[in-house]
Amino acid sequence: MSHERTVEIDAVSHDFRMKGDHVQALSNISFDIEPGQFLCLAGPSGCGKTTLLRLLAGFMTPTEGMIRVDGVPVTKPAADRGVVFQQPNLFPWLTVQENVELGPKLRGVKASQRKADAERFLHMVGLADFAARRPYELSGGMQQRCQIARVLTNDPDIVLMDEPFGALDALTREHLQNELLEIWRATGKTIVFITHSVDEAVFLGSRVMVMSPRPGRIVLDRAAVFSRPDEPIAPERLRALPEFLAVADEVRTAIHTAPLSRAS
Ligand SMILES: Nc1ncnc2c1ncn2[C@@H]1O[C@H](COP(=O)(O)OP(=O)(O)OP(=O)(O)O)[C@@H](O)[C@H]1O
Repeated sequence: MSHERTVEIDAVSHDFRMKGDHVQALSNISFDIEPGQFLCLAGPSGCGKTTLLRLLAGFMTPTEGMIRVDGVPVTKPAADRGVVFQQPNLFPWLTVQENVELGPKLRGVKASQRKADAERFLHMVGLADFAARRPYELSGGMQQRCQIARVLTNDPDIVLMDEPFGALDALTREHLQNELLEIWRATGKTIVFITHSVDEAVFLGSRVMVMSPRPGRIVLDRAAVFSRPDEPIAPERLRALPEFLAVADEVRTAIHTAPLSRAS
């Protein structure tokens, strides 16, 4: 079961410095993420979404400001934060089951326990019958499901997802969106999800944020009341609701009218 971890993003700015050049990717971002929130982050290409996710993961530290999880500064990756990348990056020589068990195995979890955990999450993502297959025998959507199972088997409190469905066809993408909502409802994990799709952000998020063009700042931050765990609505119905379309329109407008910074 997840611990209740609050994430604080406190006055975070981030610059990339290269030989004689410098790119300001994020500018003075502050917000908190409550435990169990499904936060979708949208914004134009290059606005710093991935940079923010990498900072949350602890792959790098901000140039200014600080990120804390339950008051503890994030300075490196840790097991309480799992990352799902756009490309599944599974180990091709391992079976699906072995890929999913790898994290717990490296952490010294007992074989019987990690087998049971892997089976539970493979079942949750609909891959129970494919445990003995190798990644190349799976479709792109199945590989992405496997990556999600692998991350969940590590039992992170916070799941960071960088456009995980961006490379998938529309039908597979919708299937996985529905599955991810089910998983979120079943596990109560905190999810931070990057997407270019307004529909996806509003459909999945319990909160939707829009970032401005570089350097990224938050230009919209609103609750999206649709993915409520207590009252699931059929996806087709939800997407046709006038309220859904109005929020999608608000998000789209924020993306298209976000001011360009003079500093960029
Ligand atoms: N390692 C790096 N070195 C130098 N500049 C970088 C690096 N990573 C990102 N940047 C720059 O920082 C800015 C933000 O990049 P980032 O990948 O965070 O944007 P993004 O919003 O995720 O974009 P996209 O939606 O296209 O994936 C961009 O201008 C990018 O060129």
